[in-house]
Amino acid sequence: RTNTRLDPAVSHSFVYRGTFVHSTQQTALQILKDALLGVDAQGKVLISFICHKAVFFGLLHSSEFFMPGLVDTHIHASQYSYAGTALDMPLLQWLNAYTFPVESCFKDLEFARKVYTQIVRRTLRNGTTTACYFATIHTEASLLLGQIANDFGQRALVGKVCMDRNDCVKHYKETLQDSQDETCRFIKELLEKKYPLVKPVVTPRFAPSCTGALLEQLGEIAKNNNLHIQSHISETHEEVKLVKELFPESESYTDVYRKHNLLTDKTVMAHGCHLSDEELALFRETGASLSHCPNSNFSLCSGVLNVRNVLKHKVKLGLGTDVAGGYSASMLDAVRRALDASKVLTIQDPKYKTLSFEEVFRIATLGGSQALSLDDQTGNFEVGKDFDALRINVAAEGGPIDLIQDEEPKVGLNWLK
Ligand SMILES: O=c1[nH]c(=O)c2nc[nH]c2[nH]1
Ligand SMILES: [Zn+2]
Repeated sequence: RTNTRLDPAVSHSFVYRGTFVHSTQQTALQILKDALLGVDAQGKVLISFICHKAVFFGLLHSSEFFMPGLVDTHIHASQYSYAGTALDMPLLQWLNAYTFPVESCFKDLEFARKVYTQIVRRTLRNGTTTACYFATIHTEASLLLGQIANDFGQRALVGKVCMDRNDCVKHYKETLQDSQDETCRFIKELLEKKYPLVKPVVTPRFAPSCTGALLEQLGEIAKNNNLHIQSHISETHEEVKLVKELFPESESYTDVYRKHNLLTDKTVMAHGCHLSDEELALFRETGASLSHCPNSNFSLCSGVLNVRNVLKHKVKLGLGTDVAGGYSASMLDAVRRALDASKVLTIQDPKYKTLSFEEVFRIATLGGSQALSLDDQTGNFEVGKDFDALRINVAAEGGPIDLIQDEEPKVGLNWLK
């Protein structure tokens, strides 16, 4: 940035010069060196920059680059208080022992304020400029999460959790009527706030927590209001078996959601570790997407998603931290775990083509924006999108990287040039 004093009453345009790193549909990782990028007064990217008012130049240092903000396509804001603990059980037991008791505490708005402020602040510090959040069943606390994300300037989809089935923690569930009424109230009140970056998402927790009647109502609500939908699918074998028992008339787990109009091109489903090829084809047909949450999948010993197979089926795919099944609220961690998960598959079958870090970078940015159907606004630096960017300084004082830059790159490291 220049030191020029800007008149806060006037909207300004900017031109940045330096290195830009992003993904496109054609190229997993594109590095644009010594490039110019224009941003108009509304914060939109304008490469072919024409300036009508004053223009201010932002010159990046050679140790700096811009990359798109990270997109966390699946995170439970309400589970942040116990992240990094309580990972000693499989999913269904873990929900009953830890998750439901903690989530029931969000009836207390002051507790909610504390945890939600921390998670929004933390994810932003970790570079997550877009997050798709699960809150809890409590409408007021869920609205508060939306307000906090708005106040901090984070792009967010916020979901009031819906569940009218819970045999183990009986005080943490809603009646069918309440779930429906409170979902409508949540949507109405959040939309009325007119937050520019925060929108509601219809959130059935997952099929085992919902009756068919509730799933049907939620499908209707999403359709009538053209809203996003999020849930979980096929995370563990035990869960898949339970869904078969609870919904015997459905052909598959995916079919349960499809039957209730919950698979649309604005749907994102977490996990999908154990989906069949037929189910992936249903995702592709409906335009629904998956959120790959490798930290959670390892931490709860749930399964390993075959990302190559998902991509082969042309299903939209993003990355998620899935706090607190995942112990880290960092998308950089999710990137590393996604690479580990891919390597596990290669260890099991040496013919399996391991994902490259470039491919995972794309899934964490552009892929996430596509999975959330927000790729008209964010995900990369294409003209017309918001300039939603992270300014990375690899030589930052006290940072985690030691630069060794006094000699030419060694043989085999030509990509460093
Ligand atoms: O990882 C998960 N976290 C949850 O909170 C949850 N609820 C249903 N299924 C779930 N999976
Ligand atoms: Zn989850």
